[in-house]
Amino acid sequence: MPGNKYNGTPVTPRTRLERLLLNRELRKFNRFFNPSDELDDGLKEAELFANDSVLNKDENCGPFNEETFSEGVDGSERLHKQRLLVVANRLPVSAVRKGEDSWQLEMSVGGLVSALLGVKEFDARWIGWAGVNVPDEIGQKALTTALAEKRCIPVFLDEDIVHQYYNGYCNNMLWPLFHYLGLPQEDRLATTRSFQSQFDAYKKANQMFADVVNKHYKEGDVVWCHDYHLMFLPKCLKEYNSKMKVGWFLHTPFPSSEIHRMLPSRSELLRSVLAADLVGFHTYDYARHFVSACTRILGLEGTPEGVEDQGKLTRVAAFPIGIDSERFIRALELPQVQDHIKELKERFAGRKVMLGVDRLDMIKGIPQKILAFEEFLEENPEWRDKVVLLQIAVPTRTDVPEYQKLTSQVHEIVGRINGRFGTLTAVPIHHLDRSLDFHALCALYAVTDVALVTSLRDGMNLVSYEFVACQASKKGVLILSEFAGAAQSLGAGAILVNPWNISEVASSIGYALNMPADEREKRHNHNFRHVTTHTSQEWAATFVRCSLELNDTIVEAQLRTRQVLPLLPVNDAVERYTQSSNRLLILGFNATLTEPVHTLGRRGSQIREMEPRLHPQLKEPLKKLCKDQMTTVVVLSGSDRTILDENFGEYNMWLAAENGMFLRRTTGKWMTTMPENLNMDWVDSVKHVFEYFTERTPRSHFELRETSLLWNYKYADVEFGRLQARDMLQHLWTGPISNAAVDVVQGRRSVEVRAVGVTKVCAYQG
Ligand SMILES: O=P(O)(O)OC[C@H]1O[C@H](O[C@H]2O[C@H](CO)[C@@H](O)[C@H](O)[C@H]2O)[C@H](O)[C@@H](O)[C@@H]1O
Ligand SMILES: O=c1ccn([C@@H]2O[C@H](COP(=O)(O)OP(=O)(O)O)[C@@H](O)[C@H]2O)c(=O)[nH]1
Repeated sequence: MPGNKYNGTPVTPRTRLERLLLNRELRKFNRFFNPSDELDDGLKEAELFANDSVLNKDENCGPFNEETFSEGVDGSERLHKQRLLVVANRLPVSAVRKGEDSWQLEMSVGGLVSALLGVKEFDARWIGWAGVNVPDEIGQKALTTALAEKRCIPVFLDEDIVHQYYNGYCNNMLWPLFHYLGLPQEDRLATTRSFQSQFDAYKKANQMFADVVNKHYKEGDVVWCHDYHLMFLPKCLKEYNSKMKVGWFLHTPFPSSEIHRMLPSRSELLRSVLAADLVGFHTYDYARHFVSACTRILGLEGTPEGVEDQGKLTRVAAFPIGIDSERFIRALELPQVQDHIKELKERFAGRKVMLGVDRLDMIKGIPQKILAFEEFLEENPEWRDKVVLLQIAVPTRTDVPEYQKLTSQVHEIVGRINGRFGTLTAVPIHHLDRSLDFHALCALYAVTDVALVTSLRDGMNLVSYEFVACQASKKGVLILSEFAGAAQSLGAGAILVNPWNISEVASSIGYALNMPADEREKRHNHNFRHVTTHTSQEWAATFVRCSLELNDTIVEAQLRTRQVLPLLPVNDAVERYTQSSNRLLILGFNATLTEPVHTLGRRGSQIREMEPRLHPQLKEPLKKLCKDQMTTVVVLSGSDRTILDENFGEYNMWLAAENGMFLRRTTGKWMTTMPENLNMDWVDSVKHVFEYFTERTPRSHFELRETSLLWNYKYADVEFGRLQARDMLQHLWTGPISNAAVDVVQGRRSVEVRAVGVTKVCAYQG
């Protein structure tokens, strides 16, 4: 059974460090949050803290909320609501087996779950893994029934798949890579070796999700796939039904294409995601990285709307997530939360409270945070007994070795610092290896003076939003990593820090603790406004509405205005071809009969290798065509005579080089159709410009033809190539060709300068 988290119960056994920290104050603190702890000396206190992580009808929140998920007596409630299938690796509940056919469901709260809790606008069902291995049929049936009441549908993954797909490919490979941590340090080779079997398991698991979705799908449903666990899902779903409306949203960062290209499965993953109609990210930067990976790795066209592949447009946009802020604000009024608050205030009277709430994950920068706090204490001895750092570190993915290592590392650092700065009555850091229930968490947020979020990378980070939502009265300060997605939205109110710079974080702690009330208020108000207006409801509604609005007519119209050539109506063409006894076939060469361009291809940068070459698979069919007495084949190309000679010399056909300025039957000699007075005085100066840009644009080249010059950057970095092309055009217009009789044609990945009248249109007309 894979490591679990956020389920309200301690997951790891008591550690050496915790034993060391058993001074009086810590005991009290632990007891506060962990009523069932063996250290507890009375039940009374425990009773104060009803644990809402076990599903409870009275807890009016999330998927379990009557309004959102229950059918209603006659189902009428939901008649007008859009059906939505949310598909995520993890269900919002984890299941704990209580008997052969009985299950207890516990809320599995993570960022994704929290965000979707408040989504009430849709008739939603959630499809995912219940976090438990259920090998037997009785158990599976009983769990399916129990989950159905919560409008959840399970995908049963066996232990081996979970190990390879979830622990392996998802959490040991994609997760660190997407967060710029590279592949796991110690066993890079082993990781690389196990890649293929893990990737196979990943695809298999995604197919299993697709099977379940397909079983429950009804026409008109929107299927919303979540996260890096399910990058293969959009493709599987579209293979089932190309009309299915499929959205995919990534909760983590999408890294720079330079990172993504390290993945052996880089292209397959991108192509699978592109099968979706709409692809969403938390921030514009992540969306931009994704589009750029598609252009650089797949050689596709990035547009302001998304990514285009042969006339099919996948929309790509930023949809920053939010929280159900009202739920937090309302919770603060509850008597049990007020009691928590009161008790916490008493416990930490006379000390400023600093708070960290994170899964115990490498990306959260917990060691960096604690070291910064140590430096602050070191440099500010007057604060040592006046401030306390409460760090909630929720165990997560405990089966993955990197996470186990991190746990011991953090314990060691905390132990050292508490040993160094602790007194008989107080320790500076309270570190809890467990999750808190919702009410305890709200109380903690409310009493905090300074929240410290030091993620090394984080898709968004909802903890920072939740803290702000609970601070209406205290107006505490948020110190926030500039590498969290939240920095883009809460940056103006928070103190932004680089978590790798421990001294900067330490001095920010000092700044935050000493901040005057009016500055705190201003900063808080800014963030509070954002958090209360950009909610999870709005996030989900916008994404789903956007998926619904994507209709093919609009996309087609947009593509037409961008002059995307329509695809050949193959059936019609074949029919006419077979009916006719005298056929003329005029074929283009470049991008028609040539091998596809692999932007990151291995073709090297030798000019010779950049020359267009007939696709090997087309050689035989072309030969057959040319032998057919009833068919005349012409290759009409911008390329020069030598290139056409090299590629088509052996076929029986017509060649038209340089846009038709030269013509020959392959059995005969070249003739020219070139106008006599064609002015070519401009060539030298244009050549000079082309040379300049070729030298400065790696893997670009130019072709010097008799009637034109072509600068080609199809093998270069597309974005850089485009920038260079723009620059080049400016150069040309203001310089060498400003008065010349030339046409300048900007191609998809080229710039061509040719004498006026040298066009394929003229060739056709001639
Ligand atoms: O399901 P787990 O493996 O236990 O992990 C919990 C979740 O972690 C990640 O959360 C992300 O989503 C948050 C909401 O969008 C975002 O604020 C945060 O920055 C991300 O780290 C993961 O992406 C989820 O799929 C997991 O369920
Ligand atoms: O003891 C805890 C600690 C955290 N959380 C919740 O876990 C989520 C963490 O989300 P975040 O986006 O900050 O990071 P993630 O863990 O998803 O990477 C937040 O909604 C927290 O309220 C919780 O319910 N109990």
